Amino acid sequence: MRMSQLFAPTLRETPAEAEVISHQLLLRAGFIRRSSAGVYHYLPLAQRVLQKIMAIVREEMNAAGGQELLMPVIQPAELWQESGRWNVYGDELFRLKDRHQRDFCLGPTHEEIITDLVKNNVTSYRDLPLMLYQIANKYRDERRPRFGLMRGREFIMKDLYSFDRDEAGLHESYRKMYEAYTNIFRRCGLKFRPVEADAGAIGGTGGSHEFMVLAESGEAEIVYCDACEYAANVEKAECKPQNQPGEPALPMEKVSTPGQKSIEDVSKFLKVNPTDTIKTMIFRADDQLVMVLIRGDREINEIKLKNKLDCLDLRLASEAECLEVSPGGAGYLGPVGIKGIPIYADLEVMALTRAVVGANEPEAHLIQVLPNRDFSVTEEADLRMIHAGEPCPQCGAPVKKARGIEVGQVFKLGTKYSKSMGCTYLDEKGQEQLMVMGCYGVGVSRTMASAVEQNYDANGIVWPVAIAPYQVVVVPVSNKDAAQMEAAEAIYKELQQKGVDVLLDDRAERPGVKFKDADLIGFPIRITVGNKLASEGLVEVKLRNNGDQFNLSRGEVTEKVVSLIQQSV
Ligand SMILES: O=C(C[C@@H]1CCCCN1)Cn1cnc2cc(Cl)c(F)cc2c1=O
Ligand SMILES: [Mg+2]
Ligand SMILES: [Mg+2]
Repeated sequence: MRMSQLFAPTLRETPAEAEVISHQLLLRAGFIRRSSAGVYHYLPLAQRVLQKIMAIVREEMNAAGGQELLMPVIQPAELWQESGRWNVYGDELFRLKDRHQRDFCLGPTHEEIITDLVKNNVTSYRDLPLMLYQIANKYRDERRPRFGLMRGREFIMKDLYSFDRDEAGLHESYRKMYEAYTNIFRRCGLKFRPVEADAGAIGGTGGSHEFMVLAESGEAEIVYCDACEYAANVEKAECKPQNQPGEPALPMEKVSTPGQKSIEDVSKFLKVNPTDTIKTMIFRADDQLVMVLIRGDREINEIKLKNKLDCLDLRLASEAECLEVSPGGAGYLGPVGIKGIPIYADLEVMALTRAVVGANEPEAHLIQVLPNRDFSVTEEADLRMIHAGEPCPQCGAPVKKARGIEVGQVFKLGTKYSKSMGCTYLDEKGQEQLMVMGCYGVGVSRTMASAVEQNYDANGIVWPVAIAPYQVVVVPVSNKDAAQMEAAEAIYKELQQKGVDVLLDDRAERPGVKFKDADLIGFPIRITVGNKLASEGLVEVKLRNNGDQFNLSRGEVTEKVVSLIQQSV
């Protein structure tokens, strides 16, 4: 390909709307352009990267026994009604009506569609296990699409679905996919980590891992241990109670705490440690108000709470709803004397011996409160966020935190969909059995963006060789110099013949512009044909990732570049 022909509109300036580096650089380097909020054009350079990522994904899915198909984007509402999810998802589900006023959605995922297909076309145990996958667009109407390709409303996903005879079969499919995912992200040249994940609304027999590309801009927070293999999304990370030693009980007393509402204010005002206070919150879980207690120095983990309450919609109660439960309103909530709504306490709360809680009346708190003496709860559960430095749930060493971009997720679904949609097979004895499913997603367009988040510098993108849009760019310094242009053309053709992805920058631009664009777009290898050619018969080869430079004689260039590529792919 010749740069003078390439449609890659680069930008000098960083567009204001781009907040993360991958969004900025993919725009500036001419890889993507916004069509509407969260919806992008993938320009030729991006399309080349995507095709390389998809090729790696395809190889690994096929090697694991997957068969590629292509499913509809337009999905009939009936299937989502059959699975019971049509009313579970709200505005995030793109819904539309056809000309006959029939309801459809644009597929955000394909559990319903694939289960319907398999249920109608697979009947015997001989046909299992079955692994079917596609690589196609998904549609989710995010409230706030942002960060470019990282959180779009239309994005490319590889989704594979496994159908097995039983749990043992599912475990085997899951293991194969887990291994295939580690191959995919390693081959894409990414630093990543599989972490235990929350299975969320998708439910199933539980068991889910997310594959996180480690990056400060990642929306996900993970916790991991260097002493053992433990790693988890903080949503899921189990917390062991870290209790302070108790003190002899004292009688409960009410004290006036005018204007003191937050844990911090109350702790200072009463001169107590936040670890001796109880943070009391009221949530609305679907249409039920619940009271939740955690120690004052902790944060509530709403994913754990949502799973404990097994609700679909969870949000903090409004001030008005708090007043329904407690005359003190949100600022003076406490568990003492509360009747009529369930109270859930984190595992650390009931071990306190002289706790401070809101008095359920304005401007007052209760001190020296003894759980079980002064109040009781419906249930105790692990409801808090894990803290960096606290003991690893697996081995006790202090855990660390990092941020990550979720580029893949694997789930054990069990019979959640086969049951609700009646997807069965006949076993050896002719008995009807439910198929046992798993589902496995890779965010293909998000993987491209993550590669940039993890590989850039002040001059632009630094593509891993395996997924670079072109592996090599050949830059003749002066278009007016016939010898340089001739040598550049010849090297370009030789590399093409060797199967190298090579671009020739034949533009009548100043050398500085060519070098800046080469660094911005991020080609792994740059071959410069300049004055050294005539004076010393030499050509310069420069590596984008570490700046290494070689001066090679004209004759040895091709060989050297091919071997450089082979070493790093
Ligand atoms: O998609 C999954 C699970 C796996 C991920 C890997 C590939 C197969 N599906 C979870 N999920 C996420 N967001 C969704 C958004 C909408 Cl609007 C929806 F209707 C459904 C879903 C939904 O089910
Ligand atoms: Mg997830
Ligand atoms: Mg996910």
